[in-house]
Amino acid sequence: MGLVETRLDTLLAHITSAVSTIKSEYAQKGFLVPLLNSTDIHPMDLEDPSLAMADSMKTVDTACQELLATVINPYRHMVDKCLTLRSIPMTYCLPIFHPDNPVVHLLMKVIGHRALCAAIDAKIPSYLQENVENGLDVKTLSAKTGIEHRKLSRLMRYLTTKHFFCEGNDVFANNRYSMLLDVENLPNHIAWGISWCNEEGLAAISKFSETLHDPASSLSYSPWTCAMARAFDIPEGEDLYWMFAKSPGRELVLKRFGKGIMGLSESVGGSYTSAYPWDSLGPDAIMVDVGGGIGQACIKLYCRFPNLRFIIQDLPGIVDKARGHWGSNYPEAIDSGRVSFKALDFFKESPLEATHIYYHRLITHNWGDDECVQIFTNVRKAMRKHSKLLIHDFVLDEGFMQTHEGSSIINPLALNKFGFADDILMMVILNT
Ligand SMILES: C[S@@+](CC[C@H](N)C(=O)[O-])C[C@H]1O[C@@H](n2cnc3c(N)ncnc32)[C@H](O)[C@@H]1O
Repeated sequence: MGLVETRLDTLLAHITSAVSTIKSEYAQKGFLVPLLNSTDIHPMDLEDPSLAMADSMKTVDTACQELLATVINPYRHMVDKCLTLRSIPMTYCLPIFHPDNPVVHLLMKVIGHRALCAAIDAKIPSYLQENVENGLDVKTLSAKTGIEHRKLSRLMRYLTTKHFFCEGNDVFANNRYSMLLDVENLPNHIAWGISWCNEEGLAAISKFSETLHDPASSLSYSPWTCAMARAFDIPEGEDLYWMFAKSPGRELVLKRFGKGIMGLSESVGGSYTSAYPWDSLGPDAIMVDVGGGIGQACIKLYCRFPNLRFIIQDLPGIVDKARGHWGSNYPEAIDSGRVSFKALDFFKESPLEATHIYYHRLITHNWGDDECVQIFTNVRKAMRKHSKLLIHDFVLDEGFMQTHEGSSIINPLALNKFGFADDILMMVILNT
């Protein structure tokens, strides 16, 4: 048997084994794997996956991608990759609910991405939720959205072929994926993340090639020479937030970015509730969520581990938002003292001293090495012997393994493809 044949067998074995793990994880909890056209949020969608489940989802994704790339006619595959929205879920370590499964990997799939955004902008998933059982005929949907019905029908059919929405005779209904894009009613913000990627993200990446070649930017790691700065004429000395804060007519961008980042951050959260022995920390263990945003990462830990207390530290305005968010959704956490908030500029000062855990989720991925050293130097000053530093971020090295012949191949059991996409995204929007 040739090398490729052996590799195909290996990939198939990985897929078979991973799917079997996924089926048994559902079965153990008394469930079947949900149907695509289901519009119920499955109880397991809301949970952090177990490590086995997370690894298996990632394996199916990565191994399927390699399988497709190997067996499909390369011309067809390239067209598909470049022009269409792929329906293969991106499952690195995520609950299926975090709807980046079919979504985050769409960044470069221009037609599909734009088509999906057109549907989100028109609030189609929200309208379809109004008649979740039977869906809506295209003329009714047209009246609600203001999109001409034949164009709308073509848009919806296309998205149906990509497994967003279901269709029968020009009647469209939500499915397991599209219902998660209901921006009107769902707290999850992934739809905003998609829109941000589609609008600002896509505009920025369209300048990527230019920045790599233009002598004014090719050797530079300054944020003001990145593709995002070029696309939006961000003046030197200003940062990404300039686009939101000072540029006229950018309120929508601010909303998209703010909510979108939350949706994307949450989606990479993965199985962190089981990846660390949180309950072994003992009673009243204190965790500082450094750069914790609104404290999203703490929410699941708060609900699951009564032994933990949390201090959310971030820039002053963000910490105020965090306090407001917890005050509205988990007031008892504040009243009982299990959650508190304190402003911090992690470049200029240390987080609170002597706590048990210093947790950093998605804090390092958008800074260069020097800035990361500065952040952790400040954390180190606060740490005591019993303190632990936890970094929850993308690790790229594990995605490859050495063959016996000494070459490097993708390890479908460990590749975090979103990490590699994020690496490029950071270069495009920040030049880090
Ligand atoms: C990608 S977000 C991650 C948020 C959160 N850890 C999560 O996973 O949901 C990065 C966070 O770093 C915070 N941040 C940026 N610069 C900071 C600084 N100088 N001091 C403290 N926090 C900062 C941002 O406000 C933002 O909340």
